[in-house]
Amino acid sequence: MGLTEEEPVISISGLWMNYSDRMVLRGIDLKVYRGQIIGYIGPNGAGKSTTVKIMLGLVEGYNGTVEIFGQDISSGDVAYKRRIGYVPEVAELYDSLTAREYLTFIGELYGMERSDAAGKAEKLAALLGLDKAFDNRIVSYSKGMKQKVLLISSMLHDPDILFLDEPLSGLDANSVMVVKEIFASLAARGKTIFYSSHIMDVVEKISSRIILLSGGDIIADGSFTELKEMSREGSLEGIFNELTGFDKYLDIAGEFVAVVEGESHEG
Ligand SMILES: Nc1ncnc2c1ncn2[C@@H]1O[C@H](COP(=O)(O)OP(=O)(O)OP(=O)(O)O)[C@@H](O)[C@H]1O
Repeated sequence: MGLTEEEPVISISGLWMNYSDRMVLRGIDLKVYRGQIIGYIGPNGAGKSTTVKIMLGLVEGYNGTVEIFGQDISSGDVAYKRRIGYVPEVAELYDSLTAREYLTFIGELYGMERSDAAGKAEKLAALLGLDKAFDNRIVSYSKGMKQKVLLISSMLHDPDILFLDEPLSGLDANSVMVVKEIFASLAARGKTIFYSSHIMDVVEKISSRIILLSGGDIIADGSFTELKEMSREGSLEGIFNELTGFDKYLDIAGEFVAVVEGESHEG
């Protein structure tokens, strides 16, 4: 195995993907290295989740090459999955299980000893403030508490790459600070974080590299400072709007409000 520092942990070349007649990805090329925190952004429907699902081996039928840890994922060898963690945006957690039961189960799926998984899960849960609820059924949890369970489940087995979809959207400001620091610390230890988010000020602050997907291709790739140099805009939100060619927000908002008011007058 023995990857050197320079070898990418993720290497994508010429990635094309279509769903029936709709072409979603149009020849993506991307190399991601150890220690990078990638903010993967783009308009709704741009193909971000599709790219991540391809890397997870959940979507087939693509053209091009996807290598994780130097291994082509289409080879049939799924051993690489033991070294990755995944947090989907919306997950069906087993509501009837307690967090202890669920996390122990996930740890065992990753090949951990039952007692190791349970012990580690309990410590991580306590650090994220879930200690009192740890033996309650997940059905009683708030959105943020469920998101914390998912975050723990993705990291229990100490993966080398973490894929996350909107990982911070349900968390309160204190928890966001903790999780941002966890990501930075993991990256400093050589782990790779690859996450999608629409919350631009979070992406701006925590990503070491921002990748903007639009029209099926990568249209910007660099640090926030580098992206600022490509644009007249000072914020990532402004850069995003400019690079994706979106300048209609005032018109759309104006028309929307006019329709709302018109309908309320009629009603
Ligand atoms: N299983 C599927 N079958 C058919 N079309 C799909 C499927 N999954 C995704 N698509 C389509 O592919 C396009 C890209 O979807 P994808 O979920 O990858 O976008 P996204 O960038 O993650 O969007 P969002 O920001 O809204 O989460 C969309 O037009 C979507 O409707």
